[in-house]
Amino acid sequence: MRSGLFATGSSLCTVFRRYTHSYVSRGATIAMEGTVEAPTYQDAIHRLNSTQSGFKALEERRSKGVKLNSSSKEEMRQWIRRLGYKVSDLDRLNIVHVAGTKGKGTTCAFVNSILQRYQYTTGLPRKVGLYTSPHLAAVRERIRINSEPISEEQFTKYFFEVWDALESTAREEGIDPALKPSYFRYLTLMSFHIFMREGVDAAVYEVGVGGELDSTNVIKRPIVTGITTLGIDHVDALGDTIGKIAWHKAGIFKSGSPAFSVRQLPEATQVLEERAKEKEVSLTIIEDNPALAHVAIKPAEDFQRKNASLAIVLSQVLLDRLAVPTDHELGSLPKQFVEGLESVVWRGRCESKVTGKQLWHLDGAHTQESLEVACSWFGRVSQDRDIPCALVFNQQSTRDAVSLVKTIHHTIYDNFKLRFRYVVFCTNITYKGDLWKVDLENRNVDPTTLKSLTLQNELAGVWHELDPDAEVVALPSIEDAIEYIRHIKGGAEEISVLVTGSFHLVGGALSVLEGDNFALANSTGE
Ligand SMILES: Nc1ncnc2c1ncn2[C@@H]1O[C@H](COP(=O)(O)OP(=O)(O)OP(=O)(O)O)[C@@H](O)[C@H]1O
Ligand SMILES: [Mg+2]
Ligand SMILES: [Mg+2]
Repeated sequence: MRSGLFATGSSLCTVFRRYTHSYVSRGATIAMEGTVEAPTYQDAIHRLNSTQSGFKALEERRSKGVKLNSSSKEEMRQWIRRLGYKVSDLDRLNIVHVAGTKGKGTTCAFVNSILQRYQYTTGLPRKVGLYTSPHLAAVRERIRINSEPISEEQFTKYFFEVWDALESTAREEGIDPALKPSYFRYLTLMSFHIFMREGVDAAVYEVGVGGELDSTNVIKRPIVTGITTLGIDHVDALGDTIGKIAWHKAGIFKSGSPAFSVRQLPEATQVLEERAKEKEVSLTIIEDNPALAHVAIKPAEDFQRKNASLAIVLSQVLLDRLAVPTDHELGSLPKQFVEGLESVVWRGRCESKVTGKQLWHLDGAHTQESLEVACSWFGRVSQDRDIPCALVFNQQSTRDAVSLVKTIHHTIYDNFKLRFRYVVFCTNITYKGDLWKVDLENRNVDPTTLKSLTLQNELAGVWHELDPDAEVVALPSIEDAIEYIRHIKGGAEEISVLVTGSFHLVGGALSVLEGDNFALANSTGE
Protein backbone atom coordinates (compact mmCIF):
# COMPACT_ATOMS: atom_id res chain seq x y z
CA MET A 1 0.00 0.00 0.00
CA ARG A 2 1.41 3.31 -1.02
CA SER A 3 -0.81 5.92 0.60
CA GLY A 4 1.00 8.04 3.11
CA LEU A 5 4.33 7.06 1.62
CA PHE A 6 4.42 9.80 -0.92
CA ALA A 7 5.30 13.36 -1.26
CA THR A 8 4.89 15.07 -4.60
CA GLY A 9 7.82 16.95 -6.04
CA SER A 10 7.04 20.09 -4.13
CA SER A 11 4.39 19.43 -1.51
CA LEU A 12 2.99 16.57 0.46
CA CYS A 13 0.04 14.62 -0.82
CA THR A 14 -3.26 14.80 1.00
CA VAL A 15 -2.93 11.77 3.24
CA PHE A 16 0.03 13.44 4.71
CA ARG A 17 -0.87 17.08 4.57
CA ARG A 18 -3.39 16.76 7.33
CA TYR A 19 -0.55 16.41 9.83
CA THR A 20 1.90 18.91 8.51
CA HIS A 21 0.81 21.96 10.43
CA SER A 22 -0.56 20.17 13.42
CA TYR A 23 2.40 19.49 15.65
CA VAL A 24 2.21 20.44 19.25
CA SER A 25 4.98 20.12 21.80
CA ARG A 26 6.52 16.78 22.82
CA GLY A 27 6.00 15.44 19.33
CA ALA A 28 2.28 14.69 19.68
CA THR A 29 0.01 15.58 16.79
CA ILE A 30 -3.55 16.81 16.78
CA ALA A 31 -5.47 15.22 13.95
CA MET A 32 -8.28 17.02 12.19
CA GLU A 33 -10.90 15.55 14.50
CA GLY A 34 -9.07 17.19 17.39
CA THR A 35 -7.90 13.96 19.01
CA VAL A 36 -4.23 13.68 19.96
CA GLU A 37 -2.35 11.11 17.92
CA ALA A 38 1.14 9.81 18.43
CA PRO A 39 3.42 10.85 15.57
CA THR A 40 4.20 8.19 13.00
CA TYR A 41 7.40 7.17 11.23
CA GLN A 42 6.13 9.08 8.19
CA ASP A 43 5.77 12.19 10.36
CA ALA A 44 9.34 11.80 11.56
CA ILE A 45 10.69 11.38 8.02
CA HIS A 46 8.71 14.36 6.82
CA ARG A 47 10.17 16.47 9.62
CA LEU A 48 13.61 15.16 8.82
CA ASN A 49 13.15 16.11 5.16
CA SER A 50 12.39 19.65 6.27
CA THR A 51 16.03 19.86 7.43
CA GLN A 52 17.35 19.29 3.89
CA SER A 53 19.16 22.42 2.78
CA GLY A 54 17.08 22.71 -0.41
CA PHE A 55 18.38 23.42 -3.90
CA LYS A 56 18.05 27.22 -3.60
CA ALA A 57 20.22 27.42 -0.49
CA LEU A 58 22.72 24.99 -1.99
CA GLU A 59 22.91 26.98 -5.21
CA GLU A 60 23.45 30.19 -3.30
CA ARG A 61 26.26 28.59 -1.32
CA ARG A 62 27.83 27.23 -4.48
CA SER A 63 27.64 30.57 -6.24
CA LYS A 64 29.39 32.21 -3.28
CA GLY A 65 32.03 29.48 -3.37
CA VAL A 66 31.17 28.38 0.17
CA LYS A 67 32.70 24.99 0.88
CA LEU A 68 32.02 22.80 3.89
CA ASN A 69 30.98 24.67 6.98
CA SER A 70 34.05 24.98 9.17
CA SER A 71 31.95 25.59 12.27
CA SER A 72 30.35 22.16 12.03
CA LYS A 73 32.39 20.60 14.83
CA GLU A 74 31.57 23.36 17.31
CA GLU A 75 27.90 23.28 16.29
CA MET A 76 27.80 19.52 16.82
CA ARG A 77 29.34 19.96 20.26
CA GLN A 78 26.64 22.46 21.18
CA TRP A 79 23.84 20.20 19.95
CA ILE A 80 25.29 17.23 21.83
CA ARG A 81 25.33 19.38 24.98
CA ARG A 82 21.72 20.42 24.37
CA LEU A 83 20.76 16.74 24.20
CA GLY A 84 22.23 16.36 27.67
CA TYR A 85 25.55 14.69 26.80
CA LYS A 86 29.21 15.60 26.99
CA VAL A 87 31.35 14.79 23.95
CA SER A 88 33.45 12.59 26.25
CA ASP A 89 30.32 10.47 26.93
CA LEU A 90 30.75 9.18 23.37
CA ASP A 91 33.92 7.40 24.52
CA ARG A 92 31.62 4.76 26.02
CA LEU A 93 30.60 3.78 22.48
CA ASN A 94 34.10 2.43 21.65
CA ILE A 95 34.06 3.81 18.14
CA VAL A 96 35.65 2.56 14.92
CA HIS A 97 35.67 5.61 12.59
CA VAL A 98 36.01 5.13 8.82
CA ALA A 99 36.63 7.70 6.06
CA GLY A 100 37.48 7.27 2.37
CA THR A 101 36.10 7.92 -1.08
CA LYS A 102 34.89 4.41 -1.84
CA GLY A 103 34.28 1.35 0.29
CA LYS A 104 33.47 3.09 3.58
CA GLY A 105 30.03 1.56 3.95
CA THR A 106 31.23 -1.88 2.90
CA THR A 107 34.22 -1.77 5.27
CA CYS A 108 31.95 -0.67 8.14
CA ALA A 109 29.54 -3.51 7.30
CA PHE A 110 32.43 -6.01 7.39
CA VAL A 111 33.61 -4.73 10.79
CA ASN A 112 30.06 -4.82 12.11
CA SER A 113 29.59 -8.38 10.89
CA ILE A 114 32.84 -9.60 12.48
CA LEU A 115 31.92 -7.98 15.80
CA GLN A 116 28.49 -9.56 15.54
CA ARG A 117 30.07 -13.02 15.21
CA TYR A 118 32.11 -12.40 18.37
CA GLN A 119 28.96 -11.37 20.17
CA TYR A 120 27.33 -14.67 19.22
CA THR A 121 30.29 -16.72 20.43
CA THR A 122 31.70 -14.70 23.36
CA GLY A 123 28.90 -12.33 24.36
CA LEU A 124 31.09 -9.33 23.56
CA PRO A 125 30.55 -6.66 22.38
CA ARG A 126 27.16 -6.68 24.11
CA LYS A 127 25.54 -4.31 21.60
CA VAL A 128 27.00 -3.25 18.27
CA GLY A 129 25.92 0.03 16.67
CA LEU A 130 26.39 0.75 12.97
CA TYR A 131 25.99 4.21 11.42
CA THR A 132 26.24 4.34 7.62
CA SER A 133 25.07 6.45 4.70
CA PRO A 134 23.31 6.88 2.42
CA HIS A 135 20.25 4.63 2.79
CA LEU A 136 18.68 2.62 0.02
CA ALA A 137 14.97 2.33 0.68
CA ALA A 138 14.41 3.61 4.24
CA VAL A 139 16.20 6.22 6.33
CA ARG A 140 16.29 3.89 9.35
CA GLU A 141 18.74 1.61 7.50
CA ARG A 142 21.39 4.15 8.46
CA ILE A 143 21.19 3.36 12.17
CA ARG A 144 21.48 -0.30 13.14
CA ILE A 145 21.84 -2.11 16.40
CA ASN A 146 23.11 -5.68 16.36
CA SER A 147 22.86 -5.45 12.57
CA GLU A 148 19.12 -4.71 12.50
CA PRO A 149 17.95 -1.32 11.25
CA ILE A 150 16.18 0.32 14.15
CA SER A 151 12.42 -0.15 14.04
CA GLU A 152 10.02 2.50 12.80
CA GLU A 153 8.74 2.89 16.38
CA GLN A 154 12.23 3.43 17.79
CA PHE A 155 13.15 5.81 14.98
CA THR A 156 10.04 7.87 15.58
CA LYS A 157 10.47 7.95 19.35
CA TYR A 158 14.12 8.99 19.22
CA PHE A 159 13.57 11.41 16.35
CA PHE A 160 11.09 13.43 18.38
CA GLU A 161 13.13 13.16 21.58
CA VAL A 162 15.95 14.91 19.75
CA TRP A 163 13.60 17.38 18.06
CA ASP A 164 11.88 18.31 21.30
CA ALA A 165 15.14 18.64 23.23
CA LEU A 166 16.47 21.02 20.57
CA GLU A 167 13.26 23.07 20.64
CA SER A 168 13.08 23.34 24.42
CA THR A 169 16.76 24.19 24.89
CA ALA A 170 16.51 26.76 22.10
CA ARG A 171 13.70 28.46 23.99
CA GLU A 172 15.61 28.30 27.28
CA GLU A 173 18.77 29.72 25.72
CA GLY A 174 17.10 32.36 23.55
CA ILE A 175 18.09 30.65 20.30
CA ASP A 176 15.78 30.57 17.28
CA PRO A 177 14.10 27.12 17.57
CA ALA A 178 13.85 26.98 13.77
CA LEU A 179 17.62 26.56 13.62
CA LYS A 180 18.03 22.80 13.38
CA PRO A 181 20.94 20.63 12.35
CA SER A 182 20.73 19.85 8.64
CA TYR A 183 19.71 16.38 7.47
CA PHE A 184 22.96 14.42 7.84
CA ARG A 185 23.96 16.17 11.05
CA TYR A 186 20.54 15.51 12.51
CA LEU A 187 20.92 11.80 11.79
CA THR A 188 24.43 11.78 13.25
CA LEU A 189 23.11 13.39 16.44
CA MET A 190 20.25 10.91 16.54
CA SER A 191 22.66 8.01 16.17
CA PHE A 192 24.70 9.20 19.16
CA HIS A 193 21.53 9.59 21.22
CA ILE A 194 20.20 6.18 20.20
CA PHE A 195 23.46 4.33 20.77
CA MET A 196 23.89 5.97 24.18
CA ARG A 197 20.34 5.24 25.24
CA GLU A 198 20.44 1.67 23.98
CA GLY A 199 23.73 0.91 25.76
CA VAL A 200 25.80 0.21 22.66
CA ASP A 201 29.38 -0.75 23.62
CA ALA A 202 30.95 -0.92 20.15
CA ALA A 203 29.96 1.44 17.35
CA VAL A 204 31.13 1.60 13.76
CA TYR A 205 30.86 5.06 12.18
CA GLU A 206 31.04 5.93 8.48
CA VAL A 207 31.99 9.54 7.70
CA GLY A 208 29.44 11.44 5.56
CA VAL A 209 31.64 13.69 3.40
CA GLY A 210 35.41 14.12 3.80
CA GLY A 211 36.43 13.81 7.45
CA GLU A 212 37.93 16.97 8.91
CA LEU A 213 34.69 18.96 8.78
CA ASP A 214 32.21 16.10 8.87
CA SER A 215 29.67 16.00 11.67
CA THR A 216 30.88 12.54 12.75
CA ASN A 217 34.28 14.10 13.41
CA VAL A 218 33.02 15.43 16.72
CA ILE A 219 34.14 11.98 17.90
CA LYS A 220 37.19 12.74 19.96
CA ARG A 221 38.58 9.43 21.11
CA PRO A 222 37.81 6.65 18.65
CA ILE A 223 39.41 3.29 19.40
CA VAL A 224 40.76 3.14 15.86
CA THR A 225 40.39 4.98 12.54
CA GLY A 226 40.53 3.65 8.97
CA ILE A 227 40.87 5.14 5.48
CA THR A 228 39.44 3.23 2.54
CA THR A 229 40.34 3.78 -1.12
CA LEU A 230 40.70 7.45 -2.05
CA GLY A 231 39.59 8.94 -5.36
CA ILE A 232 38.08 12.11 -6.73
CA ASP A 233 34.60 13.00 -5.47
CA HIS A 234 32.86 15.93 -3.75
CA VAL A 235 35.39 18.30 -5.34
CA ASP A 236 33.27 21.37 -4.47
CA ALA A 237 33.69 20.59 -0.81
CA LEU A 238 37.02 18.81 -0.58
CA GLY A 239 39.14 20.08 -3.46
CA ASP A 240 40.11 18.78 -6.86
CA THR A 241 43.29 16.79 -6.22
CA ILE A 242 43.81 13.50 -4.46
CA GLY A 243 46.16 15.28 -2.05
CA LYS A 244 43.54 17.83 -0.97
CA ILE A 245 41.00 15.05 -0.59
CA ALA A 246 43.41 12.96 1.49
CA TRP A 247 43.95 15.98 3.78
CA HIS A 248 40.24 16.06 4.62
CA LYS A 249 40.00 12.30 5.13
CA ALA A 250 42.97 12.32 7.51
CA GLY A 251 40.99 14.78 9.63
CA ILE A 252 39.57 11.78 11.48
CA PHE A 253 43.01 10.75 12.80
CA LYS A 254 43.15 11.31 16.57
CA SER A 255 46.19 11.18 18.77
CA GLY A 256 46.04 8.10 20.98
CA SER A 257 44.12 6.11 18.36
CA PRO A 258 45.98 4.02 15.80
CA ALA A 259 45.11 4.68 12.14
CA PHE A 260 45.14 2.30 9.19
CA SER A 261 44.79 2.89 5.48
CA VAL A 262 44.69 0.70 2.41
CA ARG A 263 47.46 1.39 -0.10
CA GLN A 264 46.74 4.64 -1.96
CA LEU A 265 48.21 6.61 -4.84
CA PRO A 266 51.62 8.01 -3.72
CA GLU A 267 50.33 11.61 -3.51
CA ALA A 268 47.55 10.53 -1.17
CA THR A 269 49.80 8.35 0.98
CA GLN A 270 52.22 11.22 1.42
CA VAL A 271 49.49 13.54 2.68
CA LEU A 272 48.10 10.88 5.01
CA GLU A 273 51.58 10.31 6.43
CA GLU A 274 52.23 14.03 6.93
CA ARG A 275 48.91 14.50 8.69
CA ALA A 276 49.55 11.45 10.91
CA LYS A 277 52.95 12.84 11.89
CA GLU A 278 51.50 16.26 12.65
CA LYS A 279 48.82 14.71 14.86
CA GLU A 280 51.25 12.19 16.43
CA VAL A 281 49.20 9.27 15.21
CA SER A 282 50.64 5.90 14.29
CA LEU A 283 49.53 5.21 10.72
CA THR A 284 49.94 1.78 9.13
CA ILE A 285 49.41 1.23 5.41
CA ILE A 286 48.05 -2.27 5.00
CA GLU A 287 48.35 -4.69 2.10
CA ASP A 288 45.76 -7.27 1.11
CA ASN A 289 45.50 -9.92 3.82
CA PRO A 290 46.82 -13.21 2.34
CA ALA A 291 44.43 -15.21 4.52
CA LEU A 292 41.59 -13.85 2.36
CA ALA A 293 42.60 -16.39 -0.29
CA HIS A 294 40.56 -18.85 1.78
CA VAL A 295 37.59 -16.57 2.42
CA ALA A 296 34.62 -16.36 0.03
CA ILE A 297 34.02 -12.61 0.05
CA LYS A 298 31.35 -11.24 -2.27
CA PRO A 299 31.92 -10.00 -4.86
CA ALA A 300 35.26 -11.73 -5.27
CA GLU A 301 36.84 -8.58 -6.67
CA ASP A 302 40.14 -6.89 -5.85
CA PHE A 303 38.48 -3.81 -4.40
CA GLN A 304 36.50 -5.94 -1.99
CA ARG A 305 39.68 -7.64 -0.73
CA LYS A 306 41.02 -4.17 0.12
CA ASN A 307 37.87 -3.33 2.05
CA ALA A 308 37.98 -6.68 3.85
CA SER A 309 41.69 -6.36 4.69
CA LEU A 310 41.06 -2.98 6.30
CA ALA A 311 38.03 -4.31 8.16
CA ILE A 312 40.13 -7.15 9.60
CA VAL A 313 42.68 -4.82 11.23
CA LEU A 314 40.04 -2.38 12.48
CA SER A 315 38.06 -5.23 14.07
CA GLN A 316 41.19 -6.71 15.60
CA VAL A 317 42.12 -3.45 17.32
CA LEU A 318 38.62 -3.03 18.72
CA LEU A 319 38.37 -6.63 19.93
CA ASP A 320 41.77 -6.29 21.61
CA ARG A 321 40.56 -3.16 23.37
CA LEU A 322 37.47 -4.99 24.61
CA ALA A 323 39.76 -7.84 25.74
CA VAL A 324 37.97 -10.32 23.50
CA PRO A 325 40.38 -13.19 22.73
CA THR A 326 40.89 -13.75 18.98
CA ASP A 327 43.36 -16.65 18.99
CA HIS A 328 44.19 -18.23 15.69
CA GLU A 329 47.03 -19.81 13.76
CA LEU A 330 49.48 -17.58 11.96
CA GLY A 331 48.39 -16.97 8.35
CA SER A 332 44.75 -17.85 8.93
CA LEU A 333 41.79 -15.99 10.33
CA PRO A 334 39.65 -16.92 13.34
CA LYS A 335 36.34 -18.49 12.32
CA GLN A 336 34.40 -15.45 13.51
CA PHE A 337 36.33 -13.28 11.07
CA VAL A 338 35.76 -15.71 8.21
CA GLU A 339 32.05 -16.11 8.94
CA GLY A 340 31.64 -12.39 9.52
CA LEU A 341 33.24 -11.51 6.18
CA GLU A 342 31.42 -14.21 4.24
CA SER A 343 27.96 -13.50 5.56
CA VAL A 344 27.75 -9.75 4.96
CA VAL A 345 24.76 -8.64 2.94
CA TRP A 346 25.22 -5.05 1.81
CA ARG A 347 22.44 -4.36 -0.57
CA GLY A 348 22.72 -2.18 -3.65
CA ARG A 349 26.39 -3.02 -4.15
CA CYS A 350 27.01 -5.49 -6.98
CA GLU A 351 23.53 -6.89 -6.29
CA SER A 352 21.80 -9.21 -8.76
CA LYS A 353 18.14 -10.13 -8.85
CA VAL A 354 15.77 -11.69 -11.36
CA THR A 355 12.18 -10.71 -12.21
CA GLY A 356 10.59 -12.59 -15.09
CA LYS A 357 13.03 -12.41 -18.00
CA GLN A 358 14.97 -9.46 -16.60
CA LEU A 359 18.33 -10.04 -14.91
CA TRP A 360 18.92 -6.89 -12.88
CA HIS A 361 22.40 -5.84 -11.77
CA LEU A 362 22.30 -2.96 -9.34
CA ASP A 363 25.19 -0.91 -8.00
CA GLY A 364 25.06 2.60 -6.55
CA ALA A 365 28.50 3.60 -7.89
CA HIS A 366 28.78 7.33 -8.68
CA THR A 367 32.49 8.10 -9.08
CA GLN A 368 34.84 7.25 -11.96
CA GLU A 369 36.67 4.52 -10.06
CA SER A 370 33.62 2.90 -8.54
CA LEU A 371 31.77 2.97 -11.87
CA GLU A 372 34.72 1.20 -13.48
CA VAL A 373 34.48 -1.38 -10.72
CA ALA A 374 30.70 -1.77 -11.08
CA CYS A 375 30.85 -1.94 -14.90
CA SER A 376 33.65 -4.49 -14.81
CA TRP A 377 31.53 -6.65 -12.52
CA PHE A 378 28.58 -6.30 -14.90
CA GLY A 379 30.85 -6.98 -17.88
CA ARG A 380 32.20 -10.17 -16.33
CA VAL A 381 28.79 -11.56 -15.38
CA SER A 382 27.20 -10.64 -18.73
CA GLN A 383 30.08 -11.60 -21.02
CA ASP A 384 29.19 -15.23 -21.58
CA ARG A 385 25.46 -14.71 -21.82
CA ASP A 386 24.23 -14.23 -25.32
CA ILE A 387 21.41 -11.86 -24.42
CA PRO A 388 20.92 -8.12 -24.99
CA CYS A 389 22.08 -5.65 -22.34
CA ALA A 390 20.34 -2.52 -21.09
CA LEU A 391 21.48 0.41 -18.96
CA VAL A 392 19.40 2.46 -16.51
CA PHE A 393 21.33 5.50 -15.26
CA ASN A 394 20.70 8.45 -12.98
CA GLN A 395 23.07 10.88 -11.30
CA GLN A 396 21.34 14.05 -10.28
CA SER A 397 23.83 15.96 -8.15
CA THR A 398 26.56 18.36 -9.19
CA ARG A 399 28.85 15.52 -10.28
CA ASP A 400 29.92 15.48 -13.93
CA ALA A 401 27.30 13.01 -15.17
CA VAL A 402 28.51 13.24 -18.78
CA SER A 403 31.97 12.01 -17.91
CA LEU A 404 30.52 9.26 -15.67
CA VAL A 405 28.41 8.07 -18.59
CA LYS A 406 31.48 8.07 -20.85
CA THR A 407 33.28 5.91 -18.28
CA ILE A 408 30.43 3.40 -18.44
CA HIS A 409 30.58 3.38 -22.23
CA HIS A 410 34.35 2.91 -22.32
CA THR A 411 34.38 0.10 -19.75
CA ILE A 412 31.54 -1.88 -21.31
CA TYR A 413 32.24 -1.28 -25.02
CA ASP A 414 36.06 -1.14 -25.08
CA ASN A 415 37.09 -3.42 -22.22
CA PHE A 416 34.34 -6.02 -22.54
CA LYS A 417 33.29 -5.64 -26.17
CA LEU A 418 29.68 -5.62 -25.02
CA ARG A 419 27.04 -3.06 -25.91
CA PHE A 420 23.78 -1.74 -24.51
CA ARG A 421 20.92 -2.22 -26.93
CA TYR A 422 18.65 -0.13 -24.68
CA VAL A 423 19.71 2.89 -22.62
CA VAL A 424 17.42 4.71 -20.18
CA PHE A 425 18.24 7.99 -18.47
CA CYS A 426 15.69 8.70 -15.73
CA THR A 427 15.33 11.25 -12.94
CA ASN A 428 15.70 10.31 -9.28
CA ILE A 429 11.94 10.71 -8.60
CA THR A 430 10.72 7.34 -7.33
CA TYR A 431 7.28 6.87 -8.86
CA LYS A 432 5.27 7.92 -11.86
CA GLY A 433 3.29 11.13 -11.56
CA ASP A 434 6.00 13.13 -9.77
CA LEU A 435 5.75 11.10 -6.55
CA TRP A 436 8.64 10.46 -4.19
CA LYS A 437 8.78 7.69 -1.69
CA VAL A 438 9.02 9.88 1.42
CA ASP A 439 12.28 8.26 2.57
CA LEU A 440 13.76 9.17 -0.82
CA GLU A 441 12.46 12.70 -1.22
CA ASN A 442 15.26 14.93 -2.41
CA ARG A 443 14.73 18.67 -2.02
CA ASN A 444 18.25 19.49 -3.11
CA VAL A 445 17.49 19.21 -6.82
CA ASP A 446 15.74 21.97 -8.76
CA PRO A 447 12.23 20.60 -9.57
CA THR A 448 12.10 22.49 -12.89
CA THR A 449 15.26 20.73 -14.10
CA LEU A 450 13.65 17.43 -13.15
CA LYS A 451 10.40 18.23 -14.87
CA SER A 452 12.02 19.27 -18.12
CA LEU A 453 14.39 16.26 -18.06
CA THR A 454 17.22 18.68 -18.87
CA LEU A 455 20.03 16.41 -17.72
CA GLN A 456 18.36 13.23 -18.98
CA ASN A 457 18.00 14.68 -22.49
CA GLU A 458 21.59 15.89 -22.45
CA LEU A 459 22.82 12.42 -21.48
CA ALA A 460 20.60 10.82 -24.13
CA GLY A 461 22.26 13.10 -26.71
CA VAL A 462 25.71 12.11 -25.50
CA TRP A 463 24.87 8.42 -25.71
CA HIS A 464 23.41 8.79 -29.16
CA GLU A 465 26.79 10.13 -30.29
CA LEU A 466 28.60 7.27 -28.56
CA ASP A 467 26.35 4.55 -30.01
CA PRO A 468 23.87 5.70 -32.69
CA ASP A 469 22.40 2.20 -32.89
CA ALA A 470 21.24 2.07 -29.28
CA GLU A 471 17.60 2.76 -28.41
CA VAL A 472 17.96 5.70 -26.00
CA VAL A 473 15.19 7.31 -23.93
CA ALA A 474 14.86 9.96 -21.20
CA LEU A 475 12.13 9.16 -18.65
CA PRO A 476 10.59 11.14 -15.76
CA SER A 477 10.86 8.58 -12.93
CA ILE A 478 12.53 5.41 -11.74
CA GLU A 479 9.24 3.54 -11.98
CA ASP A 480 8.89 4.64 -15.63
CA ALA A 481 12.39 3.32 -16.30
CA ILE A 482 11.69 -0.08 -14.71
CA GLU A 483 8.43 -0.37 -16.62
CA TYR A 484 10.13 0.53 -19.87
CA ILE A 485 12.67 -2.26 -19.41
CA ARG A 486 10.00 -4.76 -18.40
CA HIS A 487 7.99 -4.02 -21.53
CA ILE A 488 10.81 -4.41 -24.03
CA LYS A 489 9.58 -6.94 -26.60
CA GLY A 490 6.54 -7.49 -24.41
CA GLY A 491 8.78 -8.76 -21.61
CA ALA A 492 9.31 -11.99 -23.55
CA GLU A 493 13.03 -11.62 -24.21
CA GLU A 494 15.77 -12.26 -21.66
CA ILE A 495 17.71 -9.10 -20.91
CA SER A 496 20.67 -8.22 -18.68
CA VAL A 497 20.19 -4.78 -17.09
CA LEU A 498 22.75 -2.60 -15.33
CA VAL A 499 21.18 -0.05 -12.95
CA THR A 500 23.81 2.39 -11.75
CA GLY A 501 24.89 5.99 -11.15
CA SER A 502 23.54 6.68 -7.67
CA PHE A 503 22.25 5.00 -4.54
CA HIS A 504 19.14 7.09 -4.90
CA LEU A 505 18.43 5.33 -8.19
CA VAL A 506 19.30 1.88 -6.85
CA GLY A 507 17.24 2.38 -3.67
CA GLY A 508 14.32 3.64 -5.73
CA ALA A 509 14.64 0.77 -8.20
CA LEU A 510 14.66 -1.80 -5.40
CA SER A 511 11.65 -0.09 -3.83
CA VAL A 512 9.79 -0.25 -7.16
CA LEU A 513 10.82 -3.85 -7.85
CA GLU A 514 10.06 -5.14 -4.35
CA GLY A 515 7.40 -2.73 -3.11
CA ASP A 516 6.50 -3.25 0.53
CA ASN A 517 8.43 -6.50 0.47
CA PHE A 518 11.75 -4.68 0.26
CA ALA A 519 13.68 -6.54 2.87
CA LEU A 520 15.68 -4.23 5.07
CA ALA A 521 18.15 -7.07 5.13
CA ASN A 522 20.04 -7.18 8.33
CA SER A 523 23.63 -6.66 7.40
CA THR A 524 24.90 -10.05 8.48
CA GLY A 525 22.43 -11.93 6.33
CA GLU A 526 20.91 -13.72 9.34
N1 LIG B 1 37.64 -0.01 -2.38
C1 LIG B 1 36.88 0.34 -3.43
N2 LIG B 1 37.42 0.88 -4.54
C2 LIG B 1 36.66 1.24 -5.60
N3 LIG B 1 35.33 1.08 -5.64
C3 LIG B 1 34.75 0.55 -4.55
C4 LIG B 1 35.48 0.15 -3.40
N4 LIG B 1 34.62 -0.34 -2.48
C5 LIG B 1 33.41 -0.25 -3.02
N5 LIG B 1 33.48 0.27 -4.27
C6 LIG B 1 32.38 0.57 -5.20
O1 LIG B 1 31.69 1.67 -4.66
C7 LIG B 1 30.32 1.36 -4.42
C8 LIG B 1 29.92 1.92 -3.08
O2 LIG B 1 30.52 1.18 -2.03
P1 LIG B 1 30.33 1.63 -0.53
O3 LIG B 1 28.91 1.88 -0.26
O4 LIG B 1 31.04 0.67 0.34
O5 LIG B 1 31.15 3.00 -0.58
P2 LIG B 1 31.00 4.33 0.28
O6 LIG B 1 32.39 4.85 0.48
O7 LIG B 1 30.21 4.07 1.50
O8 LIG B 1 30.23 5.25 -0.74
P3 LIG B 1 29.36 6.62 -0.46
O9 LIG B 1 30.31 7.74 -0.65
O10 LIG B 1 28.31 6.55 -1.50
O11 LIG B 1 28.81 6.54 0.93
C9 LIG B 1 30.26 -0.17 -4.48
O12 LIG B 1 29.07 -0.59 -4.98
C10 LIG B 1 31.38 -0.55 -5.38
O13 LIG B 1 30.98 -0.52 -6.71
MG1 LIG C 1 30.62 9.74 -0.90
MG1 LIG D 1 28.49 5.03 2.13
